[in-house]
Amino acid sequence: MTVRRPGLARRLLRDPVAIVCLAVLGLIVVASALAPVLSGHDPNTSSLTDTLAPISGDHPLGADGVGRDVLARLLYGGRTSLLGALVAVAVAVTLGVPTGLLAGYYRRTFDAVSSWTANLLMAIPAIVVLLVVLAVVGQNMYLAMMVFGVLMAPGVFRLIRASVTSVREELYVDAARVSGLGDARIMRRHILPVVIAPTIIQAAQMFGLAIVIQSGLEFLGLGSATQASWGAMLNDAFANIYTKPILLLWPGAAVALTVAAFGLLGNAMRDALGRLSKTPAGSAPAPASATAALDDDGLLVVRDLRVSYATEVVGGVSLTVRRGEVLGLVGESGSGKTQTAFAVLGLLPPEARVSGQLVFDGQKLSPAAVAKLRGRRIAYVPQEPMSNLDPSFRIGAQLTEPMRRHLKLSRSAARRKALDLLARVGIQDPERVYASYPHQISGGMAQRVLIAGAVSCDPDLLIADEPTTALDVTVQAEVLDLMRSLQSERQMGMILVTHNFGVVADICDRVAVMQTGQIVESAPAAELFANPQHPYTRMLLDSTLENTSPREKEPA
Ligand SMILES: Nc1ncnc2c1ncn2[C@@H]1O[C@H](COP(=O)(O)OP(=O)(O)OP(=O)(O)O)[C@@H](O)[C@H]1O
Repeated sequence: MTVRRPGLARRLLRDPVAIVCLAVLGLIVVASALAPVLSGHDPNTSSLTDTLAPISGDHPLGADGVGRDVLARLLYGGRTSLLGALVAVAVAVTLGVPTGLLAGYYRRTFDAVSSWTANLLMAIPAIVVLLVVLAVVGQNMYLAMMVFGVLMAPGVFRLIRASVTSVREELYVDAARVSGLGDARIMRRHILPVVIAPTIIQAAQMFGLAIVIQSGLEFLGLGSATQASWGAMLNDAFANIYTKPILLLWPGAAVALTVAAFGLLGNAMRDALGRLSKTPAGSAPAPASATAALDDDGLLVVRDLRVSYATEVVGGVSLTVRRGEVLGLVGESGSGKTQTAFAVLGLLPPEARVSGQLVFDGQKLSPAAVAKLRGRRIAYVPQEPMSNLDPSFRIGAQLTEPMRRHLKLSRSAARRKALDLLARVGIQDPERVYASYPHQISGGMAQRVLIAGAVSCDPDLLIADEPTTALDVTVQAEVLDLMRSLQSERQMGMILVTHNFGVVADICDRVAVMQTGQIVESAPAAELFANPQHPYTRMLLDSTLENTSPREKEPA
């Protein structure tokens, strides 16, 4: 899970290195901007009588080999260097960020094509391309910097793609999808904030690099003859290195200071902003699936669901959930419960091959249609409450957004409903929790918040994936009671994925037992406990009863 720390700007300003870098860069920017005010000389006007003039009142830093004022050239040269670097970085970010976002988020063909293009661009030697561009288009340094921006874009692309690829696996992104948020909104709310920090850090590093490259090209005489630049100053100073070596000092110091300041500032930002710490995402949410005798009157009917990757992991599951009924889906780890539930939620990864039929409330559903029902009519309660809340947003914002979107509630109506729901799920101080960030509440409270969120848009079907396993035992029973009471008061259908027969006995009406991708037995809960038919069910029951045994062993 990606955690954004509070007070990042303040953290940066507490770092002495960052303060010095910001001061140096601020000074360079201001001095360059105020060049006409700070120097009365034109940076390009040469005066033969002033050739290599020493430091004087008229020329505070002396004059160069053709009698131009060194201070004026230094100040105006700062403009050229900073603007050129800005052009390069702007192009790199404009190309790299959106393509990285799209490739990391959607993958597939766009990812393949853009990654291939990025690799190709990275293999091209930048300096050779720039020399060719300058030779062809003449001495247009800004155009050269645009091209350099294109060549730096793959670096940004790869960074952003990697960040997005990791964050899109986070459970809170799945949760956002489950709550029915569209891709654009998920990207804006959950993905973009995570890539901003690495982008800023990379931009600082790229600024320094662009200034070095630009100065190098100008030093080679490829810059504009009519534009003062630090590189051109170095070129002139080099020609006069034996007669007036101090001329090298000013542009050399300007380039070195600027590049060092950008580099060190990037590092300081990485320390202050970065460390977007990764916490274990926890195990993948296990979805629910149930088999039952096919019942076309069901709220949800799944027929012959198959999910395969390299091998088939769900092999022909059929199940029905009726309105107001809780179907327990049990089975060992890896039996395919999660894959079945994710298929119903439309949340399987793109590489999954899915077949079968889903009928929800009498309507056959395509995957796109399922996506439209998520959040509104089909809700999801995950296993890991904390990982399913975005750490960057307050609880209130995360609760109200789906309501405003799906129920078209006003901000204040959504707030009122959220507070009512928080009270309904047993939260003592709804106002405080509403205004809290996820890290400020306990796991039990977070699960109550997610349950409140799941029922907030009055769904018909609730899919809960091991909703209590991540919780303290003392709150497990309370959370189960809460789910059961919400389910019966709203007459929702519910699929409860669990490995715990105690939970099944407590709240499930019917049970479907899953083994290696198939439902091997399905029956009303009492019947299954009283008379399990399949050896696998008997084995699961025996092992559960041996370990926990809160009730009497059922006859095998
Ligand atoms: N993206 C994937 N690519 C290939 N195989 C996968 C993928 N996701 C899941 N599987 C496989 O599908 C099988 C079923 O997994 P699933 O997560 O549905 O099991 P589960 O019964 O929910 O178990 P658990 O309770 O541990 O989550 C497992 O063998 C798993 O390795």
